[in-house]
Amino acid sequence: MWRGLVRSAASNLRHSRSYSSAVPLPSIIHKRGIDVLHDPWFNKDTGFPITERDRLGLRGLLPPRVVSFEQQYDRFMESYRSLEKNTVGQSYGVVSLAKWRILNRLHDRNETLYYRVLIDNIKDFAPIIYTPTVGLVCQNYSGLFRRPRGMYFSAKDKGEMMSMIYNWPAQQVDMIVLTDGSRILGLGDLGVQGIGIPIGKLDMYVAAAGINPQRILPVMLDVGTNNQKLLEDRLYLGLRQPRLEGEEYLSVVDEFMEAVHARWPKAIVQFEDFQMKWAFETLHRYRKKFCMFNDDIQGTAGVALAGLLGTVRAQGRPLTDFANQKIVVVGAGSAGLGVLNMAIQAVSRIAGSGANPHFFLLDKDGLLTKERKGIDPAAAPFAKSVAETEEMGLREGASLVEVVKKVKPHVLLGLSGVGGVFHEEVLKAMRESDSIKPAIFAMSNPTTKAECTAIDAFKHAGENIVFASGSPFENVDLGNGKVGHVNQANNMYLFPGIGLGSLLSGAHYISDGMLQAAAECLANYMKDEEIQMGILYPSINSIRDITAEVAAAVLRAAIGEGLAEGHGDVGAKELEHMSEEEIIEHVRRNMWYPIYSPLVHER
Ligand SMILES: NC(=O)C1=CN([C@@H]2O[C@H](COP(=O)(O)OP(=O)(O)OC[C@H]3O[C@@H](n4cnc5c(N)ncnc54)[C@H](O)[C@@H]3O)[C@@H](O)[C@H]2O)C=CC1
Ligand SMILES: CC(=O)C(=O)O
Ligand SMILES: [Mg+2]
Repeated sequence: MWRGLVRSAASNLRHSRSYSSAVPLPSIIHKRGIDVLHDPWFNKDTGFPITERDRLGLRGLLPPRVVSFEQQYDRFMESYRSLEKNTVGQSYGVVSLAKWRILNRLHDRNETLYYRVLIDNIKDFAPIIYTPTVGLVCQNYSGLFRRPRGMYFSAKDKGEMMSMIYNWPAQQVDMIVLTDGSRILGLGDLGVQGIGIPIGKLDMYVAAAGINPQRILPVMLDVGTNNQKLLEDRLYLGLRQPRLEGEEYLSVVDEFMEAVHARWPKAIVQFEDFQMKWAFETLHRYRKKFCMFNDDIQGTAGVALAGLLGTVRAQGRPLTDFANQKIVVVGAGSAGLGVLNMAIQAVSRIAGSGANPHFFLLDKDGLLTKERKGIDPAAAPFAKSVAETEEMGLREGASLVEVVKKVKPHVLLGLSGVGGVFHEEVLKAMRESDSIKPAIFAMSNPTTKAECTAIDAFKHAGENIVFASGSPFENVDLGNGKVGHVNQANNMYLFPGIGLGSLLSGAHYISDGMLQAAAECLANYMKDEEIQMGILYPSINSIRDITAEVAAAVLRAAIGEGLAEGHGDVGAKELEHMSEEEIIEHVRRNMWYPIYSPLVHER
């Protein structure tokens, strides 16, 4: 499908100037010849017009016919569709890796065409460049490796990072996604192979938020791995040493953050897929000092909260009823605790600080209570008291089935990283839920780690449920023309807007108010008719639109809190004077869109 958008090519150029014909014309890029063809930021393959071929020294380096962008696009999609046809019947792993390879080859060669096909086919391609396939790519990274992408800072680079950061070729970087590879989706410690996650997240930034791909930077902080299999793998490309711990670890992250801040003080740094202890520690350490956020804690929380508020609406209840919802959260890690923290804040806003939310938290050892030995301080506020558990006929460490049977929750939400933990008995117990539309959120990624499948959820818990999963599942055919709608509850609905809104605000840190505004914007995006049909989140096809709205909400919140300092040519004063419509228009204007820009000045 070709969706041509009429836009001025010049609007994509940052420094276009006009020259009189008497002056020798400089090129817009400084490269020439084969170097242009080998630079995916500028390469147009057979799409270079004759003038550019002449003036960039490309004559003879390409077949003579000039092919239009539309034709190149169609040619790529044809080869993608034939790959689909030719791999019918083969395993999921083989097919999805083959699809990832063909997209990755285009990414390596011609970024403009790559991002255009990604944006136009986001529903088909997000599962390849993002979850679930990105998980498989990380697991097989050392074998799949052909070319590096992004930057790699290792424990061996201590003392060198300030100079290394200048090795990155772009003058300006706006968005950085950083991982240490210690908790890649629900797949555990994948060491340096986790770089696939920042790459996939930043692809979503370009597709959803229109961040210019020349201004993104995926980063791997390789501090070793505790994955024995990888340490013994002869193809493993990371440091062969156990992970740094304690102060040694923090000093590496500190050095990286200082180096980034020195070169690009306004860049936003998104922390992604850090194991829980470092996720919380680094968030606490840096959040007021740098413009950064932790996506797994803060992005996920906003998406989950929007979904939880949606389930209240789906029951036909007013939002104030959120304070009375019984919510069982399975997984007391960075994501689960992030969700509970944000949900508690929402309850106090709705029902006042004295409210007593009905939240139950389980980890690998069952229901968390105050009796738990060695409880993590981050989980402690959510542990149930002895009186509360006894009142429900429960006890410390009670199993998930027991908890669901006794509590009869309105919502069962999984962020455990354990596939199938919502098994048949658990799902059947949800039939006794006190809600007329019980909600089941199987949010763990990738698909193999989802707490249950969509089919099982509708089959065992009943057709009236509302279902969401972290990785995509097909809608479920319930027979008699009825469809069980599958939502994708994934932080992809928020992180691009949080990043873009924060960037345009120029705020020196990301406040709770900015994050809350993002979550509320997502929650309010859906119409009542959709919510009634169990549709809690927008279609991924509208991800650019929802991202623009979220970014505008974040920007408005920053302005409201007096945090906005402006970005580029637009200063704090101009932002303050913008109306709501002007803010959203400002956001949309700043979203990059892939078209071939002229690489030489017109005569
Ligand atoms: N859908 C989304 O947008 C997001 C999904 N996730 C997914 O959430 C999962 C967890 O991520 P994190 O919280 O960062 O991991 P984590 O490792 O910090 O926490 C996992 C938690 O699950 C608990 N757990 C393990 N086995 C369990 C069992 N059998 N029953 C109950 N609890 C069990 C652990 O005790 C721990 O508290 C991952 O699969 C990740 O992909 C994370 C962020 C966003
Ligand atoms: C979606 C995501 O951030 C995760 O699964 O970790
Ligand atoms: Mg993540």
